[in-house]
Amino acid sequence: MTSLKLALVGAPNSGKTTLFNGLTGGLAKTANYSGVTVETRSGHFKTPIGVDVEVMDLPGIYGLEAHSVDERVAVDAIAGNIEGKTPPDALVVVVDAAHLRTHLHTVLQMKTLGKPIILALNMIDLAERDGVKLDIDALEKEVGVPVVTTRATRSAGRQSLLKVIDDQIQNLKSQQSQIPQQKVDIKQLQSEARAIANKVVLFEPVMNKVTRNIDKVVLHPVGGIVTLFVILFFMFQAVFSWATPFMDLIEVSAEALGNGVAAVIPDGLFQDLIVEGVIAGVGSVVVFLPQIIILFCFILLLDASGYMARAAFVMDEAMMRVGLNGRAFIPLLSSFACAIPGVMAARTIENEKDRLTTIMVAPLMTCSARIPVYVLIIGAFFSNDQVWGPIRLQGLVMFGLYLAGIVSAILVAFVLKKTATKGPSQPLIMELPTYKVPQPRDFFLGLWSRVWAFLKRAGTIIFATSVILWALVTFPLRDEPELRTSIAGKIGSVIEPIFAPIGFNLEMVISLIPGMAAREVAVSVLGTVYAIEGGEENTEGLSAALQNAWSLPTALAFLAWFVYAPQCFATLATVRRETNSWKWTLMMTAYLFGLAYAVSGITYWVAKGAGL
Ligand SMILES: Nc1nc2c(ncn2[C@@H]2O[C@H](COP(=O)(O)OP(=O)(O)OP(=O)(O)O)[C@@H](O)[C@H]2O)c(=O)[nH]1
Ligand SMILES: [Mg+2]
Repeated sequence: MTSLKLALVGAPNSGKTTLFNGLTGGLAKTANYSGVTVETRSGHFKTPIGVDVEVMDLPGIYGLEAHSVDERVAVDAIAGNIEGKTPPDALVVVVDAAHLRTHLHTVLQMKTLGKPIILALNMIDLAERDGVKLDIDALEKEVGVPVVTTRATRSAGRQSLLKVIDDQIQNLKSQQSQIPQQKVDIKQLQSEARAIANKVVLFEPVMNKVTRNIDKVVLHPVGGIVTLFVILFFMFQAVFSWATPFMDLIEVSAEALGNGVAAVIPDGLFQDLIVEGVIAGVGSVVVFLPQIIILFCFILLLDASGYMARAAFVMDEAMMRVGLNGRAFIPLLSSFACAIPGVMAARTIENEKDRLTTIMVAPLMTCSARIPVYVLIIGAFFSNDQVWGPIRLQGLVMFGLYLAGIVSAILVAFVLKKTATKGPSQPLIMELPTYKVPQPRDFFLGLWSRVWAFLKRAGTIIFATSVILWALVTFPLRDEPELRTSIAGKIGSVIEPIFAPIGFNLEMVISLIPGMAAREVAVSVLGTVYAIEGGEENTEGLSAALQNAWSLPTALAFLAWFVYAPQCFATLATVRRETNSWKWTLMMTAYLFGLAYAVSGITYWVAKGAGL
């Protein structure tokens, strides 16, 4: 059996990852903007005649000169400079068919590497829709490589590529057919590319009319910012308004489950463990699944449609003003899901100092692990009254918390750029993708992978900490289930004095420690602690327990803490790896803790002073 090693190369946003996922059944992230893939990824597939192909998905590159970290990854992978990995036998150069003219020089540059090449003109469906006409035969002849048209999002649209691999297998494998490696003269390549493009691009429309009309509004310096805010605002309103019925359903089910279990398992420690530890703990987090789903539906749709790239474009000007690189928008946007991919996505920023600035502020973006905490506290302490027209208070508070994170990030970035990461910034140079109708498969796979990640955390980290915490609160066994006399209470008492000045009570302090494993654990800890404290009478659930035990200033201080505190080890570890520096990691941890403490304290005392 023959085997072949291929690499997918080409400009950002040309559809490499989509092709990769389609061929291998993979689940890598795709989105309608540049710089999504920042690492290499391998997978396997078989061609119709049975060639076993190993294929690598690479970050997008325009040429062989690597400027940023992700580009270096791609160039090294092609050249075989990555240790323990053999270089690919051949390259599949993926080009957006509608933009062949712009990207032809990338193809010519790849050719200079001396490896066999297949040129895949992808998104042929969109090119045809827009009336682009290409002379494929002439292109094959001029460039001297086999050319196929593909539609990466459809199985039928990928067959042409499989067929050409089978047809060309001898050439792709054979070392002899390789063109001798040449020295690259970019200028000459560009004029060569222009000449070829003039021959093969028979017709290209100016710019899609729909795109142009939408962009008139969406890219307008003022209209664009307004559009962005309206979209975000609507998103947070929806998170609260649409989720309630589903939350109620999950809450009722969790309660029924608890009662059912209590009826089956005899009274005693084991029943307590299951009902108060596992069901109250894990259940209190899983309840927030509807919010997570709604939020990600929005983000995925905005990503896939091409709007997010516009948002980056609109924000560029504003970000430059505070010294953030325009390219920071996408990493910061990813951080709204989780800071870890966000910190990694900062690899697309060429300027090292700008990359560091972005990494330093990424944790201030509200990650999805904070959602359960925010929703719990907001739900318990704010009514869902209509403030103005259809706008409701809870969504407004949530919007405010997200905004607090963003504004803080801007301020911190501003200070950093004036001090630790001083230096000039570069403006964003980004190709705006055409608007696309989101692909249902991509959408549902993306949604599923987020939902699965959330549930997996609930089933592992949150489950484990709930059980451990239940034990720490329950033992040593005593008649009066008073928190202070338990092991957890004693540990909490040690650090309680540190948090007392900012209004935190013992229960809150206890929830912060395991919260370092994952932020939503704080919610499960509160669920467990109050379930145990409430004992038999505890029937109204966690939010009622909080309303009884906390004052409004306390609740606000807790929210403020979660906006800032560097609360998960995994993020800190990622920052250490990406910056390769303990100094930066420690600096980040210190400034985030400092801010968290200060802002919580100020919030608490101001709220108290205002008589809330
Ligand atoms: N209509 C259509 N859309 C496509 C096709 N191929 C890819 N797309 C869409 O184009 C967008 C970009 O695709 P990706 O696979 O993320 O592009 P990429 O080349 O991996 O981009 P980077 O990782 O940033 O280099 C996604 O929204 C895809 O759904 C295609 O053949 N037809
Ligand atoms: Mg990709």
